[in-house]
Amino acid sequence: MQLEVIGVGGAGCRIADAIRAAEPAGHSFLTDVFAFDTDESDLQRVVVPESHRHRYGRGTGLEDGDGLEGDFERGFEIGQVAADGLLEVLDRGTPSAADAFLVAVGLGGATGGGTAPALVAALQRQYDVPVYVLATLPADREFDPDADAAGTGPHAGTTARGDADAVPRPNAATNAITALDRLDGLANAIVVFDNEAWLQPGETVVDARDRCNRELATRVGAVFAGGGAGSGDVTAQNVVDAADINRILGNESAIVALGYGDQDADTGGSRFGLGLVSAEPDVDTGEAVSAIETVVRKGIRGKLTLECDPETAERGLLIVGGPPAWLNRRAIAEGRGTLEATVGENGVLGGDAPRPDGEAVFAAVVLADVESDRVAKLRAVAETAR
Ligand SMILES: Nc1nc2c(ncn2[C@@H]2O[C@H](COP(=O)(O)OP(=O)(O)OP(=O)(O)O)[C@@H](O)[C@H]2O)c(=O)[nH]1
Repeated sequence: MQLEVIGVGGAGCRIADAIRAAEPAGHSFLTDVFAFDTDESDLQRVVVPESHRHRYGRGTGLEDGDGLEGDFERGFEIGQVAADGLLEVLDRGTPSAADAFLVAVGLGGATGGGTAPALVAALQRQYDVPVYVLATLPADREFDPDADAAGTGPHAGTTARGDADAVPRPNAATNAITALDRLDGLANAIVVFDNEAWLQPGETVVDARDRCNRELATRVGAVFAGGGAGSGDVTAQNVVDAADINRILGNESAIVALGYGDQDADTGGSRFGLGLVSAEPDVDTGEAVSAIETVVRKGIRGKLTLECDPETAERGLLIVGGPPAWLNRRAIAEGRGTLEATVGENGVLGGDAPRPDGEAVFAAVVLADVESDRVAKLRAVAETAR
């Protein structure tokens, strides 16, 4: 499928960059990638080409160098004023070619989370394709001085590298929950990445963000590049298309977690003695079956972008990809059976994604409409703060 990614705010723009960088060679799935921010200096650090970067918020009392200081309502108002103008910026690309939009934001601040509701609503009015949101949740150590056991939380004064970006965000939980509530009913679905679960003890978001963004981008690429638009002669037996993804993600602002597992695949270079790469490496069936079992298990039971019990998901999608000779049909069907046993038979779709140049077998898993203790915890923190 063809996806248009719009990053908004600091996190959103960095994540958009990472998704662009992770686009698999020969499997383009991105129409355009845009980066929007109220902060010019952040925007200048983005890699997205200048034509696709845009600073907004001028004329709303936000002068050069001003920040929103975590004021969500201010960000929300600026978003409402700016949304139509942001849609005009999208016309620099080919938004009509997109099968869906993905608005990427980090929740916890004022810009991305504040702007997303108005931007998503404007996209929904203007285009007849799904608008998904990709949202990070803030880590406890950003708003709770006692949260990081290793004692390098923002209030401890020992944030790694002393980076100015690693400032405490006391409103982060409230801002994140307010943003989620305002996106409810607007976004087709909200794919969530919980920073709390992906930070190591003692790390700040600034320390961890490049790693986290790469991990997230790999998952987004594996799901949305799916099996379609491949290069060469190898096409998927079971292509996951835009309609399949929409069926799984739904239209009701469901919370979505992504899972992923991969394992190196010996693509035959050395196996054939002279270092010649064979077009059809001789893969042992047992090895291929075992690799697929392993990656499917990791995809469902391993670390998810949002910790949750996979059994709570209403719908699920499994894409198994890798070098074609490794894509054992029976093992892929069994993998799908495993997901069906977890999520329930009716809500599961599956497909394969041959990657002739790939060096790993992978499974990408979508768990849609999950119940999340993490969101409930942030909600409780937000309610206490009100
Ligand atoms: N995964 C990830 N999370 C990030 C990154 N940068 C920031 N965050 C998270 O996103 C939240 C919001 O940060 P930003 O995106 O910088 O904030 P903003 O939307 O630009 O809003 P303001 O800075 O308040 O104007 C933070 O509280 C972090 O939890 C990033 O690069 N990757």
